[in-house]
Order: sequence, then structure tokens, then C-alpha cells
Amino acid sequence: MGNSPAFTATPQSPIRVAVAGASGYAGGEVLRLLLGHPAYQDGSLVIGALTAGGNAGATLREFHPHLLPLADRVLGATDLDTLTGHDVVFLGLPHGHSAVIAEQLPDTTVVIDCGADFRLESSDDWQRWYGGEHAGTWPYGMPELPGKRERLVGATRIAVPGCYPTSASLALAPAVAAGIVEPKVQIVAVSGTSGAGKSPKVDLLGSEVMGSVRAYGIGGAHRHTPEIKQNLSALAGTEVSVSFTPVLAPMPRGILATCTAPTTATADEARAVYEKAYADEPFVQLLPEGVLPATGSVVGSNAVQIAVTVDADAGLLIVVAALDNLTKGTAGAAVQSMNLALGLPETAGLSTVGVAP
Ligand SMILES: NC(=O)C1=CN([C@@H]2O[C@H](COP(=O)(O)OP(=O)(O)OC[C@H]3O[C@@H](n4cnc5c(N)ncnc54)[C@H](OP(=O)(O)O)[C@@H]3O)[C@@H](O)[C@H]2O)C=CC1
Ligand SMILES: CC(=O)N[C@@H](CCC(=O)OP(=O)(O)O)C(=O)O
Repeated sequence: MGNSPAFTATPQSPIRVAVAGASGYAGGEVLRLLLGHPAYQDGSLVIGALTAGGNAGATLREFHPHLLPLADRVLGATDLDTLTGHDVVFLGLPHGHSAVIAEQLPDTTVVIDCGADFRLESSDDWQRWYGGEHAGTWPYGMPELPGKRERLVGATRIAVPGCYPTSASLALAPAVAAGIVEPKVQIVAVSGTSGAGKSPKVDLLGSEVMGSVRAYGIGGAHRHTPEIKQNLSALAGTEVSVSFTPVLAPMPRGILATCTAPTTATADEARAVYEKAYADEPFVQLLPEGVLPATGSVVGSNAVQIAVTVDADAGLLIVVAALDNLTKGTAGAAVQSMNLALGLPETAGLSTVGVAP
């Protein structure tokens, strides 16, 4: 895992990219972004094998009719035979399936895992929240956190963060790192249904989801809690207490996270901390005072919109963050990480302009 990219992308010697789990939401979004990537468009990146699990043998059209240039591609099996010979392999597989694939691929192949398998640093945390043997820890694909970007340049193994942890970590990182809040944060995050993946689940049927918003995984039960805690504690230099409540909303994409923490800072002081932290971040949009983030403003974009203020009467910092769970929350972060790993411009192929209304 050095820090000088080993690849040169040219149409004469293109980067070959495979996507495992291409029939799923994360894999499909990776492909959507790759199709719009300048390296794909000039021929210096080619899309090779696309794979699935039980749906191997079907065409991509059956799952992602919007990906027209690839619609007739037949999905292969998710195995070494199919994935070998690529320079970059994206894994959009259920938790627990990445390690067995990754360990068979050469160290020189850039493997970018959208799942959780390599995000956590603590094996105890892995066992408690996911169960089974901890596969390891890879460089974490959230370049906006201090020290992470450098580790992604030239990396050949990358763990893409979870969607909720991306919203909560980017919302709270500046305040926690600057020490303007007590190390005790609360997060209530509303997510669209694509966050749950596409495998059929009765409680995700349209008739169950439409016209209703419901909390789930309350009381510190959601598996993203340790990932958020890991990110914030590293910045605070002390253990940060994290209370996380996820909420399911009847929309296909998006996360809106409302994050609070005790503070004695003023709203102006808090804002100054955020302005400084995110001044040079291409995908973090600190909104002008009085403007609030909305999931509808970031659909399909790799942007995270953030508003920060202080409720002085309550003594609380309030940060609201919006992102698209499939873009910045998964596939956008994966492509952003690929760009860094390969030495391409970090923003290549990634829009900061959402689709609205
Ligand atoms: N959706 C989201 O917002 C986010 C997802 N992620 C992570 O990305 C990964 C994929 O999630 P998502 O796309 O939503 O899930 P989906 O259920 O939509 O897709 C899962 C994919 O994995 C394939 N698959 C399932 N089981 C196996 C298996 N045993 N062997 C090989 N392939 C298999 C499926 O193929 P088949 O069609 O054949 O079943 C499908 O292509 C997960 O780890 C998830 O946690 C991360 C952040 C956000
Ligand atoms: C709405 C919804 O169900 N969301 C998922 C989170 C999806 C995600 O990003 O998490 P992983 O990558 O860690 O699986 C959940 O709460 O389990």
C-alpha cells in the first residue's frame, strides 16, 4: 500500500475495471459513474467483467436498464476466474463476501470494497457487530477526514465507508477535531430505501414503506455505530460517545443526518471551524447561513451539503448533512477513492450538482 500510483491510464494501455455485485444498487451506481468518467470516455479505462451471485448468467439490462451502453453484458460468476486480469475490482457484495475474493487477487490489483468487511479497526468491534472472523482493516475511503487522503494515494486495498457513517462523520468531524463539542454526540439520520439493498424484504415493499416514516435499530443497536465512533474518537483523541438512530423514509435515495453535541461555542465560532476545515474540499458544500441541506438537492451527486449552527438556549451544536447514499454514501466515494489510488484527478467523473426537484 504505497503512495505512488502504479497505473498510467492511456487508450493504448487502458485500465481494466471489474465490478462484482453489478446487479445490485452499489454495483449499478459504480457503473453509472464509470460510464460518465472522462477516462472511460477517452478509452483509457475500460469496463471488463461484471458479476453477480444467483443472478449470474442474466444480462445487466434486467437490473439496470438505465445503464444502456452495458445493457447486453452477461453477468459472470463472482469468482477468481472472472475477476482476474483486471487492474481495479469494485466489490458491491453483501458483508462477509469480500475477503475471500480479495485474498485471491494479486496485491497489485486495486480492490475497492463497498461493504463493511475492512472498515473497522477493532476485531472486537467486528465480532460484536457483524460476527465471525475479522478480515482486517484497509485504508478508509473518506479522504475528507484528516490523514485519510494521503493513505488512499497509491493504495491497492480500500474500504468504502458506510452511508450513515459518511453523513455523520463529515457532519461532526470539524467540531470534534477542534474540540468545540463535548465528546458525546447524537445522530438521527433519515435514509431512503435503496440503503437497504435490492434483495426482497417484506418490510421494504412499496405498500409498507410509502406514506410512512419509521425509526429502526434504536437504542444503539445499529451496526454503523462503531464505525461512526471509530472515526470521531480518532479525531477527538478520546472515546466519543455516539447515540445513533436511523430512520427509514419513503424515498429511493438520500440521507439527511441531524447531529447534535453539547457546546459552549457560538454559532459564528462553530461556523468558522467548519469553513476552515472544508475550505478546500471539493465535495463538501458548507451552505450559506439560512440555507438548509435537503436530500433532493444532492441526488446523483457526490456532494455532501452541510449546515451548522448553535442552539444557544439548549447549549447544543446542530449540524445537518445531506448526501445521496448511493453516490457519496457508496459508489461516489468508491470512484473518488479509485481516482486517488490511480493518480487520476480526485473529482474525475463525479458531479457536485444534484437533480432537483
Ligand atoms: N445501498 C447502499 O446505500 C449502500 C450499500 N453499501 C454496501 O455495498 C454492498 C452492496 O450493497 P447493495 O448494492 O445495496 O446490495 P444489493 O442487495 O442491491 O446487491 C448485492 C449484490 O451482491 C450480489 N450477491 C449477493 N450474494 C452474493 C453471493 N453469495 N456471491 C456473490 N454475489 C452475491 C448480488 O447478486 P444477485 O443479484 O445475483 O443476488 C448483487 O449483485 C453491501 O456490502 C452494502 O453494505 C454500502 C454503502 C451504502
Ligand atoms: C435504509 C437501510 O436499511 N440502510 C442500511 C445501511 C446501508 C449501508 O450503507 O450500510 P452498509 O454498507 O454498512 O451495509 C441499514 O440500515 O442497514
